Amino acid sequence: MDQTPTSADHNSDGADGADSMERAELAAEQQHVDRVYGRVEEAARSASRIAVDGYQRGQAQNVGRVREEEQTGLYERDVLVFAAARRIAELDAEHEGLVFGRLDSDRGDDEPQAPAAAGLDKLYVGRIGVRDAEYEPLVIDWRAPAAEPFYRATATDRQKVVRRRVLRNKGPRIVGLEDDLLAPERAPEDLPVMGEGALMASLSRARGHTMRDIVATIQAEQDKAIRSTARGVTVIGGGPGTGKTVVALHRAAYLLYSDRRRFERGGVLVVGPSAAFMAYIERVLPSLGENTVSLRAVGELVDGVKATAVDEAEVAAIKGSLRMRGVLSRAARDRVPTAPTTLRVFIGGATVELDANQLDNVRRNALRRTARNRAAAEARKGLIAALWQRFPEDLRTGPLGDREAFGDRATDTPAFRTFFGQWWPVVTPEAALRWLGDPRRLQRWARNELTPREVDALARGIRTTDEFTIADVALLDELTTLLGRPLATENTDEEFDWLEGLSEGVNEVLTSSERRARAAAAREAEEPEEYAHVLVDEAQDLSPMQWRMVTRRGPQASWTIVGDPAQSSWPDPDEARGAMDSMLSHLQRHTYRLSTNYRNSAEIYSFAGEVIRQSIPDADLPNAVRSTGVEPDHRVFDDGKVSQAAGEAAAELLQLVEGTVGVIVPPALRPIVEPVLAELGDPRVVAVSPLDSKGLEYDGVVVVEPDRIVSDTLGGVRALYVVLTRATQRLITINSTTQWLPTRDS
Ligand SMILES: Nc1ncnc2c1ncn2[C@@H]1O[C@H](COP(=O)(O)OP(=O)(O)OP(=O)(O)O)[C@@H](O)[C@H]1O
Repeated sequence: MDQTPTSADHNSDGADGADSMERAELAAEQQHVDRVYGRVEEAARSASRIAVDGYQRGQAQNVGRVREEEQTGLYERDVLVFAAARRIAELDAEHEGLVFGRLDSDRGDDEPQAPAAAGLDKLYVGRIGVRDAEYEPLVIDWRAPAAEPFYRATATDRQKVVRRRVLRNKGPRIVGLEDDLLAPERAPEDLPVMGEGALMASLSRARGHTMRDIVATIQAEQDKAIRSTARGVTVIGGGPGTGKTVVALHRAAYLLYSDRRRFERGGVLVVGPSAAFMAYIERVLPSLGENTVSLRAVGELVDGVKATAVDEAEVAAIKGSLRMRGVLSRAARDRVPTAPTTLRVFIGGATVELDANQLDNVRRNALRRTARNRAAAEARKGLIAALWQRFPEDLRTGPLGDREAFGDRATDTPAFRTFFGQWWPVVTPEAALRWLGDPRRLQRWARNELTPREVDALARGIRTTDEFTIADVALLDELTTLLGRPLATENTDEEFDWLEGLSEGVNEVLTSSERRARAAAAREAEEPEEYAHVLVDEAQDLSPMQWRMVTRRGPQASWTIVGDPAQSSWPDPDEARGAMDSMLSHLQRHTYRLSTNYRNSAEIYSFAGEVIRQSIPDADLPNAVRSTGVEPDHRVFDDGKVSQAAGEAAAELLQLVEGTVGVIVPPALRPIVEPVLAELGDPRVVAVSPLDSKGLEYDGVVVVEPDRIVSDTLGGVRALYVVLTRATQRLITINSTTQWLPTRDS
């Protein structure tokens, strides 16, 4: 909400008068909120009766506001107190209160001013809609069209609103009121106006380990992005701290409200950069009453894999590049490295043999139209045809007189069966990815696409660890498509367990009972693989290969894409952007830009802005509105004393801020810095890598060796910009020199 005049000048009673007025106002609001809770509890007690009420409500003819909402097709959502009861049960015990806002409106500027506060129309706004026994709204859902003025009204376009009130609450208790008087000249004499402004109060609150919703203080430009159409691609841009993440999450809740049938059934997927980030945001949607959204880190998009490891910068760049498409496609079609190179069958008194070249021809033919794991039948047929060709004419008599009979006999021989199992095994994506660890083979598949140096780096990267990295997941997904999911074979009634290779490593051979158990587990855990809406946060970080993986999750989906190119950890943000454009070019695009930084103090952000401007002069810098008067503190540590300096800085910040302290450390230094922080024995302090700090925030931040963050990460100075914009209150940097600091124009 825009900041507008508040009570200070409107009600000029003495302090005692103000106190008693505040008490009276709080009591009156509490009374209304109690009614809402009473109604919800009553509903919870008699769910079945309420369900019937809901049904009757569907038959009733009502007038006024209720009717208007019915016409929008939304009434189902807020008419059923029953639904409210269910949702409140879902809300966390520490939820922030069902009712958080109130609008007092008149009939517009052309109508006479209301003589008294009681003459204004009042409307309560909350997390869910609740109606009284007469079906009059006690509170409307924040997502309903009627709630829009609560977010959009400003002093210059007040949309009939005279006073907007935010109720600050702890659970069902109202603990404070914050008013914006949007039309002082239209306010009746007896209209009380309280508080200092809800937004600033909310921004100054200490930050915990998880994100909170902003439903009570959504700003007009954010509201527009949240309510953007559910069709096509909504692109939300803006610099650090502009609320892109919270807006995206509120948008998910909005979409579920506006078209519940479509989105609940089709599924909504939220993709974020890391598991740490997902843990940070995971409370927001439940606090808005929504539990049906799938949240996945980009390393967890393939079922059965939870990758958190990161590659070295050079390897990550290769794995993410579109050039990997060709490499993987050739690998997926090549011969299995351990496959035998001759087939010899003794049949009808003759030995019939196929050599490596002949086998390669059969393989290529079988793969012409079908993915490998679905082409076993074609491959078998091809082998029989090739063997038949080589079967002497004079032996083609009796039971071996035609090709079909010959084929039956040949495929029944132990030699053929053993051969086929080894020559055409089901290839898991995991196994195929491991093949890339052999530089000779990789060189062949990479042809002219990777340089010899890149081939070496990639092969080494794959060989050196058994663990999958986040970048590997997109390659596994590509291979899943290239290899195809295996069909259940004629001989077994179980499905091949696709997850086996992924979760367990190299073993490609499974016992039947293992398969059965695993297939059942996979089915049980099954989520819809394709979604009706996909929401990508920190989209600037997705590599082209990751874009391919993400877009496979929503071939028919609408999209919300949130990001800031200046914070990209991809070496070439334009390439990543191009990949996104090409994957989603068929969809209509709606673009929004958020312009205010709500996270950082003006002092911290002004410094971070200077750093990024030196490298990216045209970076989109938002406006940071909250000043603390405290400049960032840049320290130089003595040789070899980096962990000590980090520990001291963290200890100081723990004294100075109420909430969390993040110590952002290049991965190489983590083993020496973490024990020092552990000694502080305070759960408010955490060590985090630059990449994992994406999207997160802390009241105090210590940045350890900024120059190393620039040199060791793919994003370089953009990664440093991310790190410098994580603090809400205090920022300390520690480095061995001051050379990394931006040079100021004198
Ligand atoms: N309207 C608002 N009212 C209160 N707090 C807000 C509002 N908008 C954003 N914030 C707060 O500002 C902080 C930054 O929001 P968020 O993390 O969504 O920004 P972002 O644009 O995703 O940042 P980044 O790109 O740096 O990761 C959060 O603490 C969020 O709750």
